[in-house]
Amino acid sequence: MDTILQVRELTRRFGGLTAVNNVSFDVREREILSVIGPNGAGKSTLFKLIASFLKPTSGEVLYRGERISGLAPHIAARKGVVRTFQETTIFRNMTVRENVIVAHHLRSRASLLGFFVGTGTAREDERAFGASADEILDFLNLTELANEKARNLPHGHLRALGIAIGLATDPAVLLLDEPFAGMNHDETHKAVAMVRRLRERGLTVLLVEHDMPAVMKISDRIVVINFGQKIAEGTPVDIQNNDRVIEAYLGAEDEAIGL
Ligand SMILES: Nc1ncnc2c1ncn2[C@@H]1O[C@H](COP(=O)(O)OP(=O)(O)OP(=O)(O)O)[C@@H](O)[C@H]1O
Repeated sequence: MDTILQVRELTRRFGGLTAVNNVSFDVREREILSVIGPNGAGKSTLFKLIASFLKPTSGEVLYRGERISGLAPHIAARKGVVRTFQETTIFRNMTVRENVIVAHHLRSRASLLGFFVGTGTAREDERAFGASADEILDFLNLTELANEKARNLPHGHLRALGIAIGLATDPAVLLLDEPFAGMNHDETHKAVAMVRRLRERGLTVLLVEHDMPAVMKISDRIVVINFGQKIAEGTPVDIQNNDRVIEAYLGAEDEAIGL
């Protein structure tokens, strides 16, 4: 399998604190790779660096061999590396379908203003985006909710809408920040199946996640971060048997490694 992302000696400092410290790993095309680690280990910071939401203090991220670190996040997204939007970027007074249509404008010719005032190009785009939005909603089993206002959605469906919005930008690599957080067993089960289908769709998926059983079930490989440093990398079985990982998780009662 080809390498799609290369994380090279990434470091990010906040004042005196080194949140991510010289982290390197490769991500292969169509891989599901999870980043785990105790609270405050630097996972979110690492994700923000990969998706260009933060600039590294040093090091770089290459996407298909091209440096993307330091680019504006929407430029990295246009190239194909997309971090799922936080719930706060969902327009709560719009319907599910409208939210997904608006998200298409990230890669569109017409401006978002055109969408609202209804210019010719925008109308043409809107038709194409509507068809694409319907396909995405169907893919995520959200069709029934297409005309529901986002503000009425329960937590699990809001997360799925976040993923739909991410898919609307046609990514090659999708970064999911805690996709199973706050989900019950049944919702997690469905979300795990959905992430697998993302891969079947041709995507490469990176996750930051605390739900260890779900991580162990879904990941091809896992990267473990502790105090900003990579302490292990490997298959779920490798990781569960890794002494450094077990040690890092000792005492973190809420985050059993799933042994
Ligand atoms: N913008 C910032 N300014 C200053 N310090 C920050 C900033 N962002 C993160 N940090 C610090 O960097 C460290 C790593 O934080 P980060 O959120 O990346 O960890 P995490 O592994 O994602 O944690 P959690 O699992 O609790 O979400 C923490 O000590 C945090 O306080």
